[in-house]
Amino acid sequence: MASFRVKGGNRLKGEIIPQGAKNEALQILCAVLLTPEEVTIHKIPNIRDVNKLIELLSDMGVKVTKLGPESYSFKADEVNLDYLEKEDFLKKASSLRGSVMILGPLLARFGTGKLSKPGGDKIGRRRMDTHFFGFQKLGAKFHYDSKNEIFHIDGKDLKGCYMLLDEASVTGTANIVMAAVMAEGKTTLYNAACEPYLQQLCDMLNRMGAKITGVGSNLLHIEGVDKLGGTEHKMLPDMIEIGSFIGLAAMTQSEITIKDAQVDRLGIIPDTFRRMGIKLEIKGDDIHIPAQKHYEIETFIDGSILTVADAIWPGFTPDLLSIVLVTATQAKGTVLVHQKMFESRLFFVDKLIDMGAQIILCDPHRATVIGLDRKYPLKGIRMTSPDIRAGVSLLIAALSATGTSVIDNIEQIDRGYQNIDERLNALGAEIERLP
Ligand SMILES: CC(=O)N[C@H]1[C@@H](OP(=O)(O)OP(=O)(O)OC[C@H]2O[C@@H](n3ccc(=O)[nH]c3=O)[C@H](O)[C@@H]2O)O[C@H](CO)[C@@H](O)[C@@H]1O
Ligand SMILES: C=C(OP(=O)(O)O)C(=O)O
Repeated sequence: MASFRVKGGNRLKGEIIPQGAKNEALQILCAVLLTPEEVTIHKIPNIRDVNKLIELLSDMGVKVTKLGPESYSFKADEVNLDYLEKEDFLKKASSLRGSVMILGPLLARFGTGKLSKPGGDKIGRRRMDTHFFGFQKLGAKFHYDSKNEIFHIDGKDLKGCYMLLDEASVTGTANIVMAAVMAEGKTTLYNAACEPYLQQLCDMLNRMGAKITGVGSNLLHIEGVDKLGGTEHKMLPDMIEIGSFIGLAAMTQSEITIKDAQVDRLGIIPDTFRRMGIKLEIKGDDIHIPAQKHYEIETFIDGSILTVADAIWPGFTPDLLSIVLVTATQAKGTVLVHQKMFESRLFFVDKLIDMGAQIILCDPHRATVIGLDRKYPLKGIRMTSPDIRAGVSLLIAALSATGTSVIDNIEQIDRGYQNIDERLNALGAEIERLP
């Protein structure tokens, strides 16, 4: 278990380029299984989860060629389905959440798929019913071996149909879309998730020959085609990393410019941070955050306490609520952070409370943060990172604190943030990686 030793109190200054989006990369990489032709992908982030998925694809027989630091080509012309029976496959697949999205492509192209319970953050129940109900509606048979926690899915002749998803699951929608693109006839998917990452996936599938309309809405129409071909694709910048940098700049009174942020794809994220009192200047496609000694959380128009809650896209992503929460600790004012989707994602506030933050954990889903307006800085402590976004929030807290902090279990952070220590040190942070 590696750790970060963080000296707090430095102000950072400079430009930072966001990495390619983790959660887009996981969808896009799985889609290479849909065609025997070559797919070239750019701006692939060099992070643990993505590297694990690339390794898994390679173990399945996909030919992987590294073309540059962030570019790879993939050719799935000889997929080894026998590998799915191996213990090694099940172990590797279960080490990350994104692996679940190999099922849709495997089903579409080979009529069969198998997977052990996928990993990812332990942030509450993470059911996958939506994925399997969707596959079943297309005509596949589903079997769950509860003793070994293995999902089997089989169905050679998928048929398009109408389906209303029981929830707008992100990975569920990606999986069902990828299963349906080569099903016979028309599929209509209502209550589909519609994040920019899903839009990117659908656009890529259309370039490969799929016929998907309604992209960007929660009503997708898919006309099945016989086969898909190769294409080239570039990932969006990671919006969760962008939001993390905004929070980091505010907390540490730093002046940071986030380059090439594709601001038009960030939805409600910039405005949500503005409501926290943080100044953001959009310059072309860059976001400039000036150094701010004070930032004041808005109230609602009637004067009542602001609530920041997650919601399915185009609502505010749950993955940035931990960042909003930590950012509020040094703001002026009060905010209620309401994490509706996940039930164990706010427990990390006990570490912030140990550092001196004023937070009331109302219940597993809601925390009230009373901003200290920098009257009392947080103080450095030793803590453990419970999940990826809490981990980065603790890193932000440690960078703003007086004294030195140690954050253990930084593998969680490495799952989704590329060389975060080196990139922030280049801006003036002092983060040391301890083995
Ligand atoms: C690899 C990947 O892409 N992971 C992301 C993906 O996970 P993932 O696709 O696993 O998350 P889902 O969209 O399936 O659902 C997230 C949680 O929200 C609940 N839910 C979902 C939809 C809904 O309408 N109502 C509802 O309550 C689900 O029951 C679940 O507990 O999307 C999540 C929600 O943006 C993000 O936090 C994850 O970072
Ligand atoms: C929850 C997240 O990731 P995963 O779904 O991979 O656990 C996240 O990216 O914030």
